[in-house]
Amino acid sequence: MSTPLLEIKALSKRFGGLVAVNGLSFDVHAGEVVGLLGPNGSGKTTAMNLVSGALAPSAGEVRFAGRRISGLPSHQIARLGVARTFQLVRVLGGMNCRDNVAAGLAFRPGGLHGRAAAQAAQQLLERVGLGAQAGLAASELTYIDQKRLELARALALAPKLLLLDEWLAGLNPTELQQGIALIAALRDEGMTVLMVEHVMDAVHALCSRCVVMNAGARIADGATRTVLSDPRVIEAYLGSDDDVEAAHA
Ligand SMILES: Nc1ncnc2c1ncn2[C@@H]1O[C@H](COP(=O)(O)OP(=O)(O)OP(=O)(O)O)[C@@H](O)[C@H]1O
Repeated sequence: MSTPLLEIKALSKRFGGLVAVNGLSFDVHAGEVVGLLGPNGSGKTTAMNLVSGALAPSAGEVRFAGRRISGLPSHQIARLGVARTFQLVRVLGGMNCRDNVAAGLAFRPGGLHGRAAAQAAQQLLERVGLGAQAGLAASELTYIDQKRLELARALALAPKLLLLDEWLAGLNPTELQQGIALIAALRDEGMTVLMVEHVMDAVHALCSRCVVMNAGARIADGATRTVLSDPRVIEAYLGSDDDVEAAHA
């Protein structure tokens, strides 16, 4: 098999006495959409931060396209082709949507500026369903539209790997279906995605494979249906207060 696009090898992160990620290993191949699951506090966001470079590991390494990226600053990792969205949406509230996306386009390899950036920004906004709102300030957008904008900003980097941290959380049922369709379209175009997600309908619809964490460690890695019926996974979810129904979905 070809070299995985993303390799996570024996990755650990300590915060003082707390081991948030504990010897985590898994791979993501190009074109896969992989779910990173686990109960609250199991280390998923910390793992995403270790991949995107927001945090440096205490031990282990992350490799991207065959190259070690752990320890590099996040902007350099982004330029290599790793883009992300955040659990709490981060957009430039005072700027309009077009400029928000254009700011991302300036940072892609061979950055776009001026008219080319404005045109590309408009296309990306249309892609995520925000074409008509291009001139609106980001702060005036609804919650789902801010999420769409954040996705457009991530796509502006022309990533090879997209990291989505609970991108589908907090949406109503109609918005959720729209959000799933949008990610499915990216997948069908060949985008590689690693997504932290608690919404099990989305995990079933989008992820061919899931990695499940508990207390910082990997407890399962395999086909989504198999993993979600694994007794260790169900027990991990039942052991926390949340997601009991989700684990059974
Ligand atoms: N910067 C930090 N400093 C200290 N402890 C942290 C820090 N970030 C995370 N932690 C701790 O690390 C553990 C894992 O947190 P993390 O946010 O990665 O879990 P998670 O699986 O993403 O949870 P959730 O599903 O609730 O977002 C938790 O105990 C958390 O309190």
